[in-house]
Amino acid sequence: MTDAECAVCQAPASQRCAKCHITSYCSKEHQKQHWKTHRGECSPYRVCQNDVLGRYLEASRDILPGEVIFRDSPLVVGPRQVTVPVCLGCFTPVDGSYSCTSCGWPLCGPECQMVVLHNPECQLSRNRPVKVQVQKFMEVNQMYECITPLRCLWLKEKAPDKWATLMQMESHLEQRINTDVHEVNQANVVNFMRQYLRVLSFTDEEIHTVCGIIDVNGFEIPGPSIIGLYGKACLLEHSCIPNTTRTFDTQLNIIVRAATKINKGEHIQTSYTDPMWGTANRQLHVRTTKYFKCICNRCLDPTELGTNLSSLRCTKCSSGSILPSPSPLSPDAWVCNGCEETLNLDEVEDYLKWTGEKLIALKEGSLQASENFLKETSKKLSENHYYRSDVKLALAQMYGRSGEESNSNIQALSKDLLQRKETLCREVLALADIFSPGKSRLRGLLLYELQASLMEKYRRLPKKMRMSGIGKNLLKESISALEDASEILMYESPLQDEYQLGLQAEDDLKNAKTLLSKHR
Ligand SMILES: C[S@@+](CC[C@H](N)C(=O)[O-])C[C@H]1O[C@@H](n2cnc3c(N)ncnc32)[C@H](O)[C@@H]1O
Repeated sequence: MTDAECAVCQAPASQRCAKCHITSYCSKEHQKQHWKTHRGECSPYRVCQNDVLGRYLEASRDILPGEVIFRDSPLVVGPRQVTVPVCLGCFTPVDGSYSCTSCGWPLCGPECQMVVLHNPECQLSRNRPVKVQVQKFMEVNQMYECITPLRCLWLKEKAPDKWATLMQMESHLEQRINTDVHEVNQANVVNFMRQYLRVLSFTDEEIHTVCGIIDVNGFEIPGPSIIGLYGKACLLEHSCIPNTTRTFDTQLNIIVRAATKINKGEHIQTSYTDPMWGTANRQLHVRTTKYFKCICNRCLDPTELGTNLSSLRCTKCSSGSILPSPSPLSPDAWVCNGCEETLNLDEVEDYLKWTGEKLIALKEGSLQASENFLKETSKKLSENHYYRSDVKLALAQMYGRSGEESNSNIQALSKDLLQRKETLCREVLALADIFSPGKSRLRGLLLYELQASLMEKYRRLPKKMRMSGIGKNLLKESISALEDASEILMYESPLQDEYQLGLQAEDDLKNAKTLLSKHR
C-alpha cells in the first residue's frame, strides 16, 4: 500500500480494515481505538477482483433487505447518446427558442446557462468561428452524441482525480474496434468534435475510450434522457436475478440498496437488463453492449428456473413446452420436452418477431386489444412467456385506473374484472418473486395493485362478512402488501410517480390498519 493515511493520526498507513478494505490505519492499536467510530460507517462491501468479472463488490458482512449499501455522487452526467435536443442544464426537451449566449447550444432559458453542468461543452465549443447551430428539434439529433463524451474528457484537465477514476473503468475498447458502434462514434463523435466543434486536444483513442466507458458503465437515470457515471456503482456486476435495487435522488446521486438479504461473502449484483426479459434478449444485450457472456444458472436453464418465461407451447402434444436446445447459449433448434417435436430457429424467430410487432402495435391503454393479444398468443406462447407477462403487467396496472367509465376507478369494475385484476397481479408477482425478488420496484408496483383489488373485494363484502375470517384475511393480506409497497415505492425520488404512489400506499396502510383494529 502506498499513500494511504491512518484514519486516527494521518500517518502513512499500511493496514486496512479487514471488513471494508477501505479505511486505513498505521497500527493495530489505532484500528482498535477507531472501531467505535468506524463501526457505524464501515461500509458493508469490499472491492474484489477476478479474471472473469474484473473488479466486483462482495458483502463484507450480512446486509439486510432494504439496507442502503452505498450512495454515490455522479462523476459525469449528460444526455443519453440517442436523444432529441434537450437543455444542457436541466435535460428538458428544447425547441430552439433560447440558446446559450456564449456557445450557441440550445438551453431552456438564461438560468440554465449558469448551471456548471453545461461548462464543458460550452467552453470546448468556443473554438468555432461561429456559434453552434442546432436546427432539428422534435426528433433524435446526432449532434448530442458528443455531449457526454465531452463532459468526460473535460475531467482530464479540470478534475484529474475524477479522470483517474474514470480511466479505471472498463471500456472494452479492443472489442469495439471494427464494429458498427465504433464506426458510428468515429463519424458522430470523433469527426464531429474535430470538424464541427474544432476540439483538437484529445486523441481518437481517448475519445473512443470514453465512448466505451459510457456504454459499458453508464446508468440510465429515470426521467428525461440522462445518463450518469458513478465511481462506486460502476463496480456492480451483472446478475439475471439481482440482489440489489437502485434509485436516484433529486441531485442525481445513485442509492444502491439490498433487495434481498445478502450474506457476508456473497457478490453484490445489479441487473444490466430488465430481469423480466427472456434469456435470448438478456444475452443479446449484455453481449453487444457490455461485451460478456452471462453464464448464470438462469441463462443455462432453458426453462428459466421452471417458469418457461421464453418457451413456446407445443401445438402437437399440447402438454409440452418447446425450448431452446441444447442450451440457450447456442439455440440451433427448439425441441418439445414432451413429444420431441422440433422447430428450427427461423420458425421460432419469425413467430416471435410477428408477435413482438403485434405487441408494439397494441394501443396504449386499450384493455380489449391487450386481452385479445393474450387470447391469440395463448396457443403458441407459454402462459408465462415474457411477451404475455409484459401485457399482463400493463393490464394489472390499467384495470380500475383509466379509460371508459366502467374502468375509470376500481369501484366501477365489474366483479369479474376485479377478479381478473387480482389474478393478473398474482401471476406476474409470482415471476417477479423469482426474477426481481425482494424490495424491487416491480414488486412494489404489483403489490400496490394487488392490495387495491383485495381492499375493494373487502369493501364489497356484506357488512357481516367483513367482520368474519374472510374479511380479516383480506385486510391482513392487504396490509402486508401495503407495508412492502410503501417502503419500496418511497425509495424513489419524490419527482417520480412511484414515490407519489408510495405516499398513497402509506395512507392506505393507515386506513387498512384502522379497519383491522375494529376486528379486535
Ligand atoms: C460496469 S462494469 C463492472 C466493473 C468492471 N468489472 C471493472 O472492473 O471495472 C461491466 C463489465 O464487468 C464485467 N462483468 C460484469 N458482470 C459480469 C458477469 N456477470 N459476467 C462476466 N463479466 C461481467 C464485464 O466485463 C462488463 O463489461
